Amino acid sequence: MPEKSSGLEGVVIGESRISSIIGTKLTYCGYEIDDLAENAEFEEVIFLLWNDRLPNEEELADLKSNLFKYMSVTSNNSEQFKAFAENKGRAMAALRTSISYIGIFDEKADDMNEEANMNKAIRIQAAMPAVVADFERLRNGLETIAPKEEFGFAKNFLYMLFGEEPTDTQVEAMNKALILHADHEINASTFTARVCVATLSDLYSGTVAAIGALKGPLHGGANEQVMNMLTEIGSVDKVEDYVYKKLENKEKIMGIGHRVYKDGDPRAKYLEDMAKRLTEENGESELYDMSIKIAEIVEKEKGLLPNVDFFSASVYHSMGIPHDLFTPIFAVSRASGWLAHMMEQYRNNRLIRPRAEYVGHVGRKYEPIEER
Ligand SMILES: CC(=O)SCCNC(=O)CCNC(=O)[C@H](O)C(C)(C)COP(=O)(O)OP(=O)(O)OC[C@H]1O[C@@H](n2cnc3c(N)ncnc32)[C@H](O)[C@@H]1OP(=O)(O)O
Ligand SMILES: O=C([O-])CC(=O)C(=O)O
Repeated sequence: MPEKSSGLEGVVIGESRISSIIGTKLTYCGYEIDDLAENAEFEEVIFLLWNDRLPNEEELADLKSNLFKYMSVTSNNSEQFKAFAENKGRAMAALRTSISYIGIFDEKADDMNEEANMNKAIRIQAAMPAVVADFERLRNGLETIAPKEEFGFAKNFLYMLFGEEPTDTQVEAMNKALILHADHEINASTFTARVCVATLSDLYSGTVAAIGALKGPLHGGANEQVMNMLTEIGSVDKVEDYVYKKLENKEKIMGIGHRVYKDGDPRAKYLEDMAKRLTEENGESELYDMSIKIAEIVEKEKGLLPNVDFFSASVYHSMGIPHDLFTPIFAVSRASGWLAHMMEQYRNNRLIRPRAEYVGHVGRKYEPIEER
């Protein structure tokens, strides 16, 4: 029996050309995350992850136009989407079900060639922000908003969500957040997606499986939990009491710690800067101050540092985004990475099927029911 590793820690499951983590340096296809976050548009990053190179002008225009085309999903006219939205508190479940639902109507869902998969990837990537925005509007009894061709991905997402043109600062913040969350090597949801399509299942199934994995509070679901924690604490003077109690009870502080980064998550500093700026602009800098204090105590007591989810909570909150949409927004971005990984998996596929060490009963004999 091969060696076992709790939680598959440190296990290398195969080769990938998509993203790399070395120490605290994160790169997408060889480009440092800082370079991309400072300079790129999210659509360029999507193209990069899917094609292993940045697009030229024509390719970018083409991708944008295709994304726009499929962003206009018809949630307004769908009784199914309305029913998903009526179940008000279950945004990630609605997203998961909506992507599955959209997949039913793609006649080419099971076509497996490279071109068919690229087309499906565009459809799925485009549907994600539309479904999240439509869910928010429909659950509030509002009409859904069609995207505009002249807007980019980040701007359209905010426009479809709020029904009004977002400010440049909001678009910049959303674009950066989308880039920073786009891919992260073999994180739990990406691994889930790869396991799913390694059976030669389709991209919709892989995306649905990945959404399910991202939803958990130890992964993408942590950003919503961070906001719940900040709301529960309420003010800077209550931080110490709250955090020490949690640590004494061996409870986790959400948004802190990471399986791979032990010296800090390189994405966190961007989100921290954004959180500082946006909470100040919003007159809610106490959220930022509370976050800093929480992070200081956990670092001092446990040597653990904030991950990508920690400051993204205050960033999204400051942008007026409802708290249960924080994890769906993560999914909108991470879909680009999931799709890149699933297409990479198809290119060099082998079924993913590890082993477990059996520690159960042995040698039992069937007992007739009346003797049990
Ligand atoms: C996008 C993302 O997915 S980023 C991660 C988002 N998740 C969170 O923020 C949830 C909070 N953090 C955690 O639960 C963890 O740090 C994880 C799951 C992210 C990674 O941790 P792992 O490598 O699996 O470490 P594990 O959970 O085994 O913890 C190791 C030790 O650190 C402690 N620890 C880890 N994270 C935390 C935390 N956030 N707060 C308090 N203690 C923590 C554990 O209690 C454990 O302590 P012990 O050895 O005394 O029992
Ligand atoms: O890599 C991980 O384990 C979790 C993470 O930070 C991410 O998915 O962005």
